[in-house]
Amino acid sequence: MADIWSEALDGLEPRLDRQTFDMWLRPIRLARVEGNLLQLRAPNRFLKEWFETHYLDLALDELELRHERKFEVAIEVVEEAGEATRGQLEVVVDHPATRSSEISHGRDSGAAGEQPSAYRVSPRRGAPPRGLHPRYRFDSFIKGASNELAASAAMAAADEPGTRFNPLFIYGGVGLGKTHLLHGVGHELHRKDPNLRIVYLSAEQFMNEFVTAVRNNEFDEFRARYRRDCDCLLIDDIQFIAGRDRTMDEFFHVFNALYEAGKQIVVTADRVPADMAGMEERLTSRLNWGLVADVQLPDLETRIAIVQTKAARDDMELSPEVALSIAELVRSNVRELEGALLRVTAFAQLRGVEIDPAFVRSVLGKTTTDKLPVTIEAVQKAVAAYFSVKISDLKGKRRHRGISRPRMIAMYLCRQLTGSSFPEIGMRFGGKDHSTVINACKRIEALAKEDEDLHAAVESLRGQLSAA
Ligand SMILES: Nc1ncnc2c1ncn2[C@@H]1O[C@H](COP(=O)(O)OP(=O)(O)OP(=O)(O)O)[C@@H](O)[C@H]1O
Repeated sequence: MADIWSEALDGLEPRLDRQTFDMWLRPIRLARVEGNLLQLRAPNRFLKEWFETHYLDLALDELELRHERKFEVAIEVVEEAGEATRGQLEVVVDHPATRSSEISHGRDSGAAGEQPSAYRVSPRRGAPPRGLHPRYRFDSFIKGASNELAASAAMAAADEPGTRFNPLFIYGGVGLGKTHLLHGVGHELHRKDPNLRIVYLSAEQFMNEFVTAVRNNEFDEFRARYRRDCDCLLIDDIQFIAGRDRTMDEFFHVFNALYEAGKQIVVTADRVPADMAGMEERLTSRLNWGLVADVQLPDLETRIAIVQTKAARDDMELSPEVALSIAELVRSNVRELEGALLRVTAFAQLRGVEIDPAFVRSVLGKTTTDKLPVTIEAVQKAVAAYFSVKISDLKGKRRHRGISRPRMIAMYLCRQLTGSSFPEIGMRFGGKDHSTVINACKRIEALAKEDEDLHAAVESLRGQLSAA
């Protein structure tokens, strides 16, 4: 039987403009047919969602027209590299209600067929910046050792935009305050100069807008919005565009235009530029031009201060012992900490009881999944013992292989197990540069594929440290 999907595509091709067809329909492939169910493959999640939102109806009509029966379609995401990412198939049935609910839950929160419209006009002078969370301001951000550099740099960038820290690149794990700081920059800039045109959006929204501009021939408007009518660009989760060539290319030009005009750029990500697989080198190098600052897991003191501040904001009274017990139990990130505080206070209200440390433990004890994190010291100790070298050698500069290998392994395991950043690891290994740590990690990853002994040593150490 001829490929039922290719036939449908042939029918659709003349009905759409070439660019649209090539971009959104051609990459969708048939995996198999089971009765009335077509199992299709999309090369990435975005394309899948875009296709479902904008062209699935058309495709189903075409299929029905050709075969005089209704079809259902299931689309799985198979990344370009060829590996299935999301595991399970997500079935989309031919039912308008199902599709419209998918639209509203998807990235595209605007009307069907449209992109989020809030951003699709250039910012106006004097108008408050769009999309900023009213609470994410500098004065509600608690500084501590874990975020000091990032917070200070964000404040400095808001103080003297486009000068010292441009671009400012803030990175770190989930729920550690990157977005909060990013919005803080926007609020502060607007407070100081309401005429500044501040654009905040996620990298995902940037891509969505860009593809809409491509699709609707609205390049001029798009370019004006980001290159001409923007005094400060705040972009969240830049790692999202890695591997998306055309969006990266467009972002590159936006970056250059703003940078050359001395406009402030602040970017957040979940990792350092060098770690973003698929990110173009010319972009990673530019993202490194200004300051790269990390946010880390907050220490106990900072967590206590965060709990107390959030409680005070919501007019709740918490004794220091209660704040301490919440902060001790929740170590993973600030979002969890906020959730824990909410849970404790909600339970207390429901039961009509006073909150004390025992109550906190009874509420959070069962729900918290935190394990004690592995520390850099623990990794260094374990690696030194395993290879019979001194910890001072791991931190030193000797290049003898009997020492440099264990050192690289230790750095690699620190990165894998402690959640520490490259600069932090470098610092704790005798003040080495973060690029040394990155190279060590890459080297160990590569060596572990070829060298069985090394692989076994790494895994044994990993097991030992994770079980501790
Ligand atoms: N130092 C801090 N002081 C006060 N609140 C904080 C701090 N760090 C994080 N938060 C709060 O924790 C929550 C999560 O922070 P945010 O959304 O900025 O995290 P993120 O690092 O951007 O995470 P993700 O990568 O998951 O988006 C927010 O409510 C934020 O206000």
